[in-house]
Amino acid sequence: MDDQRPRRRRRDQTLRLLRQGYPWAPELRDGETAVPTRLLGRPAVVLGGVAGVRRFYDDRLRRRGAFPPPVKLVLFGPGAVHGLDDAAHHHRKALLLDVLGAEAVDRLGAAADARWAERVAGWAGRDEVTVFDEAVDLIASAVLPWAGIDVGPDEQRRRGRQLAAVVGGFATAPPPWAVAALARVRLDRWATGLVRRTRAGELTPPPGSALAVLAGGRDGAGRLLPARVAAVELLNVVRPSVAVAWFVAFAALALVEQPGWRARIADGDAAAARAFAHEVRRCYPFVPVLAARARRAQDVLGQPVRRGGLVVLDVHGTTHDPGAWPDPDRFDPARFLGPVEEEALVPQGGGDVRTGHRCPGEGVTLTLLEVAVRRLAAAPWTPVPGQDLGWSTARMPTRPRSGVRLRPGRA
Ligand code: HEM
Repeated sequence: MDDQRPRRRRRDQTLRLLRQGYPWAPELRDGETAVPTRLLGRPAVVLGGVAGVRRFYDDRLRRRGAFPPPVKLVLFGPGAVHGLDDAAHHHRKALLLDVLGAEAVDRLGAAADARWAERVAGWAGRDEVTVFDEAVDLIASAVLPWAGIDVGPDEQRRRGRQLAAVVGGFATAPPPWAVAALARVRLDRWATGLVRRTRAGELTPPPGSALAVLAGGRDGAGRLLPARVAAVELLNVVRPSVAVAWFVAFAALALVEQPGWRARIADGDAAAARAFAHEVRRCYPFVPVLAARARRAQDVLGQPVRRGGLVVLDVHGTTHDPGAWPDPDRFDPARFLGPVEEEALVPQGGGDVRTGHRCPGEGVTLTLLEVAVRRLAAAPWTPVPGQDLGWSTARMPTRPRSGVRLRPGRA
């Protein structure tokens, strides 16, 4: 390590994180498990690797007050499960897990598969298609009815694009940030209306659907959740489902770059399709870091942290940790044809999904991604020449700039 590094680490890193994006935490850690630094003007510790993941998901840390306002208010929404702790968290999380059981995930996968089949058939008469845009519209058209939200195709498209605007703009500078914030306001109003109308008996979503379960959702004391909070959680199911379009765009890029895997998946190799989906989630960046706060003063893997001090998990660095993932920047689905270091596979968080904050949507994500990969691999297309397939490591979340443009009809 160079002599200047400890001094550089001690400087406030907020601007560097915003400017550098995904490489920030791995560069700061330089392979170490726990490093002290400063963020948002205060001391912080950045953790990574399997030991870092274990410590981050330990009960000595809490989530209340951990997220900066753009994340809390624009992405997750006020009062969301992401910022709850202890009994309040367990209770809310159980509601969400009720909606996301294996049978429900299979139903969503089947609906998305049928939409891809129709969509790909419709490409025949078109000069070109952009995979990212197709995926946003398609996922919205599958996920909204599945969630019990009965609206026509135009509204599905409009809501899908609003949901995508929130995901794409929440962590940026204006103007995308303003577009995201405005979309958030509109979505909150809409979803709160859906919850209120369900409670009033004007809407009758299917039992077990997200709208039915969350509109009837109660807190630990048996009180109905405020309509706005139930609406926030409804959006916390449909918004990240639309966010899978970011991974679908990367999957299309990987299919362009890996014709061997494309052929294998097109031939019906189910294990290859699953492994490909896993590797897309591991290899391509989405969530850069996660944040928590110390419940009381404590030692975090050798670093002293004050009560309320910030502890950050380097998600991107952990999914690219050479100890767990040899040649980590290489896209290689074959890693997932054998056993992997599960604890280092944290694109959607780590620890226990029921008791901790791990994402309850991993089944939905993998299923939506796998369905898309299978349909895209089997469809006849060539990439449009000359497009910009690069992506920025500073933009969060990022994706191929062109959205991946394909010319249908030629294999
Ligand atoms: C692009 C795909 C997705 C990514 C990258 C992603 C990533 C994450 C991450 C990193 C967390 C935080 C884990 C933590 O705080 O420890 C999280 C939490 C969460 N995700 Fe996802 N997710 C995705 C898709 C989904 C889907 C499809 C759903 C629902 C259908 C979903 C619902 C949630 C919820 C409700 C939480 C909060 C859990 C809690 O605080 O206990 N996510 N996600």
